[in-house]
Amino acid sequence: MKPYVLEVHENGLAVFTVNRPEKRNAINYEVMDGLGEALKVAVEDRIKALVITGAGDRAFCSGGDLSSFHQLKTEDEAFEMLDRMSELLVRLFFLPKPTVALLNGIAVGGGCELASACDFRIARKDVKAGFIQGTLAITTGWGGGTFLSERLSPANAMKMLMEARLYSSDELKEMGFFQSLYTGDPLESCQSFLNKMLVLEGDVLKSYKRMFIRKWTETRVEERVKQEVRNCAILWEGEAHHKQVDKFLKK
Ligand SMILES: CC[C@H](C(=O)O)C(=O)SCCNC(=O)CCNC(=O)[C@H](O)C(C)(C)COP(=O)(O)OP(=O)(O)OC[C@H]1O[C@@H](n2cnc3c(N)ncnc32)[C@H](O)[C@@H]1OP(=O)(O)O
Repeated sequence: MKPYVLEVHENGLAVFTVNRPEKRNAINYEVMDGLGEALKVAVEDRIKALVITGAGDRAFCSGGDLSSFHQLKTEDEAFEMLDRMSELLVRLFFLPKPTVALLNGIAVGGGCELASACDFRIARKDVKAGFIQGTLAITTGWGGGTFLSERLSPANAMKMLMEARLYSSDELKEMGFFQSLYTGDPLESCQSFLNKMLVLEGDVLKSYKRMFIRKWTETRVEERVKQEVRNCAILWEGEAHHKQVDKFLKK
């Protein structure tokens, strides 16, 4: 089974699905390669918006694949992986057209970082999400902390990062992390969320997105992400992190 699926719909919607439901859609290097391919397609004129989602109904994404990445021990080994994914998420963040994270299930850790790289987050009504990196004695390492600080108020962004816990969909909607909650078919719900935008000319949407891209360029988002990746890599090397990961893998 391919670890990701990319579909391009006639209405200009590109949908990238992390396809590892048996691992709660954990992200490994193959999924990273797929995201890179999706981003190349997403810049084509025929694409009006990019949707990121997960396979199945249990998880949107459970973050980095601990069974692959727990072998990374040193700061430099960690930095290489973290930097590779953060560069993909920076490309997603700066994509000059609307992007949507369609949360079909739980999002934890890097899964929340992936969701934060998108302009909008729409979630099934019962979905929980949380930046649980802190419970693994690390911080966000794919740029998600920086992206989050551009999505929420500073207080709510800091709260989500520092509490490192799961929140309910109602809490997440109230904090402004989720823009819309759905109960029916995920893609239909996503389509109806986007419909009001997609009837406009693509150039209008691009022009509005470029307004935000200008702000994020002026506030040096890319540089802040690099620093975030380095900070995470430093903590990654610590004994406390490796102990927590081993605990999960031995459960
Ligand atoms: C910079 C990003 C950063 C990094 O890259 O390290 C992170 O993303 S840190 C956060 C890493 N992610 C986690 O710590 C989440 C770990 N997973 C869970 O807490 C749970 O699986 C949960 C809440 C996502 C879902 O719980 P549920 O009870 O529904 O499922 P199971 O726990 O029974 O898991 C089913 C199956 O999937 C495997 N699995 C789940 N998450 C991961 C993961 N992140 N990496 C690797 N494998 C994962 C789990 O081991 C089970 O496999 P099985 O072979 O069936 O035992």
